[in-house]
Amino acid sequence: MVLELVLLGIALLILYGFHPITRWRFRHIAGPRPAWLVGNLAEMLSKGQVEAAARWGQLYGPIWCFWLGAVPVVMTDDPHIARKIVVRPVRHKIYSLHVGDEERFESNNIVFINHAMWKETRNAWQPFFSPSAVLKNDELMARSAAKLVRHLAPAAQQGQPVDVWRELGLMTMDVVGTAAFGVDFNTLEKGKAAGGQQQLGSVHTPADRLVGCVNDFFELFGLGNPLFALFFLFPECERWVKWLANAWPTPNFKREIAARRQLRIVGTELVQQAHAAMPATGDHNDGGSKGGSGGSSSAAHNGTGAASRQRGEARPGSFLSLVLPFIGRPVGDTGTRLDELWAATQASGFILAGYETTANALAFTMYCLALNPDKEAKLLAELDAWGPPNRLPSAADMDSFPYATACFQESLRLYPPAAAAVRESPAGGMQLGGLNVPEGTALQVSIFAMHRNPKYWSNPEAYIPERFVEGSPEAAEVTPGAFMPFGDGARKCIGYRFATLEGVLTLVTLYQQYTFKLLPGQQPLKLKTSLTTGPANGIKVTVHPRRQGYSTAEVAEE
Ligand code: HEM
Repeated sequence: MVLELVLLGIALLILYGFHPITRWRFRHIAGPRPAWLVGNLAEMLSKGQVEAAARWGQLYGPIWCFWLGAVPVVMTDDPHIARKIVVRPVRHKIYSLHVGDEERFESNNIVFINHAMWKETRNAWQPFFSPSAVLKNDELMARSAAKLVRHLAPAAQQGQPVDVWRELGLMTMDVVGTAAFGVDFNTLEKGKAAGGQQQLGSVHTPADRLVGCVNDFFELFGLGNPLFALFFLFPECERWVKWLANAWPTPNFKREIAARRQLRIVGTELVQQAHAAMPATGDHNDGGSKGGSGGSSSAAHNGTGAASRQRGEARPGSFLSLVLPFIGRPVGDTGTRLDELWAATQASGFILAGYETTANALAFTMYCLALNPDKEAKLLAELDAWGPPNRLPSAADMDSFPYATACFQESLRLYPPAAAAVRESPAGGMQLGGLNVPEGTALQVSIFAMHRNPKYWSNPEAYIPERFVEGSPEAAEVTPGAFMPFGDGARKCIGYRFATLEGVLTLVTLYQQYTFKLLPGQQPLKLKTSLTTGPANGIKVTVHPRRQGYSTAEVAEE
């Protein structure tokens, strides 16, 4: 009897692994042949997620279906189909192994929210990201870049190689952490000490502790638990998979849980402090809503900052100061209200969304410039024509940097740090490219494949910033809608202006002082995709001062 049961179990598992019913429903959509049980996971893991998507685009495009285990994903690299996907549905499916407070903390994150709370949350983010409010962060950004110039000085003097991706990560963390919480992060000053698990629970500033857990989060995301793959292999058993993962956590998952818990605890502490110190009038909104001048000197750096910090208030103009007034507001007619945990998730979410994405984008730009000395020379000429090397750029100077902006955009094309935009097909399903896609299907736009498709880009593998220089012959050839590094539609990246401003001001500040040469052996660049797509082994360069004397590094010391 036992033998029969075992044999029956094996037979059922074998049958299940072919997913006959689901595969039948998607048989009309072309795509790579799925293997038993694991679908196309093996190819994605061996070739790399973005590389596999680009290959499938070439073979089966413009729309195809691949299988994450038992889960069908309909993907496209076509700008028209992509627009239909990103503009209409706002939902996407999220898998999470977390339970309890950590789960609630995570599910409140704007990137993951699907329900009624998304709209209210997006409204709360909006004031900080209006065109005029974003510009007010220019001084924070340029000063952080100048700190990076100073940080790189010893390596430049001694000819020591550096991993510029890591260094840029310290800088972008400085920017987003400070902008989000209104607390000085000073990650560049603290350098390596900032990262890693040793920070957790020890006596450090809240910012140090946040940096420690964000680093752990990025290191462990996706690797934290091999059980994660079970979500895709057995999607019907979501509850059991969660239970298993938490009952027997792997060492990495334990670290990930600890990192997330710290993120929640420290984030909530900072929010509670700031909320308690918030004046009843709610005039914290001033920093964002006054906006408009478009000049430099952000409120986040004015004299009132130090005083308000001592009182535990959120610094005027910081993201947190604009989000706090939303606490207590009702969420539609759901009966729930936004609370302090929600606010803590948003401020931490700001760091998670804006830290690695921007660091990757900048590191990729420097990689591309190092490989293209003629483009680098054009960039240097633009900077030298603009002003003396000790001048810090501000938002008001952005019009003087069309080529620097184009260099940043062209690397976003070749190496988009967020390689896909993700949605779910709405109730009743939808028609895509003439095909019927059933309700609830995971939809993805492969930004990476679209950006490298020869149908839309001539010489797609080449780094040609001129494609983004207005009025150039190369720009005339660009297919409208084929460039979407920040996604599109209602859920388009809210931080795209912030990231572009930071990217350009950083490039200007760095290349005023230095050029960078790649250490050998880094071509072709190996990519790694988890939460974002970045260089798998960092980007190793030597740093070469362009001149003696003047330096924005001195500005950073002021
Ligand atoms: C170069 C840097 C960045 C890139 C390439 C990038 C890219 C993206 C992409 C592709 C999406 C998904 C859009 C979609 O599904 O249509 C996204 C969403 C988002 N990004 Fe960014 N991002 C960057 C920087 C930032 C920064 C600096 C912030 C904020 C500080 C930010 C905040 C967000 C948020 C909050 C969302 C979710 C929006 C929502 O679901 O409503 N991003 N980003």
